[in-house]
Amino acid sequence: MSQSKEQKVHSVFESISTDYDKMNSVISFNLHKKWRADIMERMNVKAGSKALDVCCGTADWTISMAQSVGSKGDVTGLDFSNAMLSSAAPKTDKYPNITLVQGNAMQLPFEDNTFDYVTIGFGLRNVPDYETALKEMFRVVKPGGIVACLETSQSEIPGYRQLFRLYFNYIMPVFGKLFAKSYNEYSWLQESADEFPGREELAQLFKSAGFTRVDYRPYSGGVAAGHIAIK
Ligand SMILES: C[S@@+](CC[C@H](N)C(=O)[O-])C[C@H]1O[C@@H](n2cnc3c(N)ncnc32)[C@H](O)[C@@H]1O
Repeated sequence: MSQSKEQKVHSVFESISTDYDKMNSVISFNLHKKWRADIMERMNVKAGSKALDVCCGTADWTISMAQSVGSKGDVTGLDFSNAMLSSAAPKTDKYPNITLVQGNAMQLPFEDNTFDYVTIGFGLRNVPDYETALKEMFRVVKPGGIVACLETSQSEIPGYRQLFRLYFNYIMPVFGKLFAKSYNEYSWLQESADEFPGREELAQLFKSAGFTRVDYRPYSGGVAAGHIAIK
């Protein structure tokens, strides 16, 4: 029997967790840090807020949020991979305002209207149904609260898109093999990025999930995008 997308994604992240941070820097040339810094500036996070980081992985965005909400706020990092959460734990230890939770983005274990901010970084393209995950984030964020999403996107610059595809399809999995000894796992990143909608299409999905205001910005020629949506 073939694996479901959810099972496949789960086994990918269970197997690459210990190499994830190193590989993230290699394959994105560390650009993911700049993209996160930009979206954080746009979010203008208020101290004392309550935040959720969905698909938190090794918790880099969770930690940035914890620094911004400060000791009077709190941040929950949620991921379905125990191995990714185990890699996150030593990094989040010194932040008493972070709680790590194992759970599924498709069915968030929280009450409606709980959080001021919900973030999802390079997680949405991994879930079996983007709209269900967006609706779940809409449900748990408070009215007036912000959902912020960083994700790979489709560049609209002619030639650049093809170049990026070439990199993603052929070079990145080889980096995966060289640095993390896992060609198949890193080809999954290429497959999921290929299928993921462009930034306008993603903004429409946010609107179908219930958000009224959606603002987005392309990063690095549109290979990634940062969406900010208000409930
Ligand atoms: C590419 S990593 C991103 C991690 C982190 N947010 C970052 O920006 O580095 C994707 C993460 O999403 C998690 N994930 C994928 N599908 C999920 C789901 N349905 N529910 C919860 N976590 C999921 C994976 O376990 C993995 O840790």
